[in-house]
Amino acid sequence: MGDVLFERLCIIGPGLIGGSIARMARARGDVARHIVTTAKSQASRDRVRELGFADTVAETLAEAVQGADCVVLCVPVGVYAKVMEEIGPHLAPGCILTDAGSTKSSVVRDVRPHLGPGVRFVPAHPMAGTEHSGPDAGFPELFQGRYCIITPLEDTDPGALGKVRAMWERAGSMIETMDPATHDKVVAMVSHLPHLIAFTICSTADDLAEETREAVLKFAASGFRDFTRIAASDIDMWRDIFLNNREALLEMLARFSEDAHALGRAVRYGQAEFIEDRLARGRKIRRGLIERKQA
Ligand SMILES: NC(=O)C1=CN([C@@H]2O[C@H](COP(=O)(O)OP(=O)(O)OC[C@H]3O[C@@H](n4cnc5c(N)ncnc54)[C@H](O)[C@@H]3O)[C@@H](O)[C@H]2O)C=CC1
Ligand SMILES: O=C(O)C(=O)Cc1ccc(O)cc1
Repeated sequence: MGDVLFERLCIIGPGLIGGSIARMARARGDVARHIVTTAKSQASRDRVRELGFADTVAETLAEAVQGADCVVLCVPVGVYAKVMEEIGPHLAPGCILTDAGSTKSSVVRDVRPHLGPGVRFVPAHPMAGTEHSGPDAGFPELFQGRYCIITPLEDTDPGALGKVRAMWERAGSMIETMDPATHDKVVAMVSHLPHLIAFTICSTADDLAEETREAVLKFAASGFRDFTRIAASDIDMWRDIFLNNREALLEMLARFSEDAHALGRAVRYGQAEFIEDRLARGRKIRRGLIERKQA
């Protein structure tokens, strides 16, 4: 076992991601000596106490971050500014502040103004998750074999970056670094647009007349079902992601809409070759994911 990375690791928001980090740290023993957390609702705090994946469940944000040498924000990206306003004054100089948020430009925008002297900020995003949320949803292996994207800033402290990197490596992740704007474009394509499409296809099906809707549910195994898994994801989290990655998401949506119309046009005019080319590209991408063990 390597050196223990943190004396007191504070996880703000012990849901799917925060709860998985805590469980992973617990299971390994070399990430933190003490794990402290806090959640917004009394019910969640009580549930975390029952589940027992943290050493301390604090009643308030200020109390949770007190004396922590690493704080990980695992809350919806829409509440970062509010949470930072509350914890900012209580972060100790030297403390590492990192996060798991799905957008990065908005996170930098909302966190930076609240950083006190000596607080070392390292924005990060584990590219791993499920459609489930809350304290019961997490598990220690969630990040194994998955990428974690870190988006260091010009002034990010190399020592802090190294520790955050080590935490994700111990969680079993592969690390990539990029700037926040590039991150936001990449995830708009691979994560945010697919979720937007999944939510939309479910609404479209739901808008159908009563009789047809019944048939959709009955015969869902024909393709629709795979969309419903991601469409079951948390509403607060995805509303916040869409609103906080607006430009990149709208750009990818525009490109997608154009391409979808082009395929529709090929269907209308019987352009078999165009259709075959699109289908072949889909198969190629799927094979690539399987080869990279990301399928
Ligand atoms: N769910 C997923 O698959 C992934 C989520 N993320 C990101 O990780 C973060 C957490 O997501 P999940 O763990 O899935 O969510 P979750 O819903 O399972 O947990 C969210 C946690 O945030 C707390 N919270 C919510 N509003 C709060 C507020 N106003 N003040 C204080 N605490 C508050 C809740 O008590 C809960 O513990 C989000 O930023 C999300 O975008 C990143 C990668 C994957
Ligand atoms: O469940 C799925 O398929 C996901 O896409 C999980 C996910 C959700 C949000 C992220 O920022 C990263 C990963």
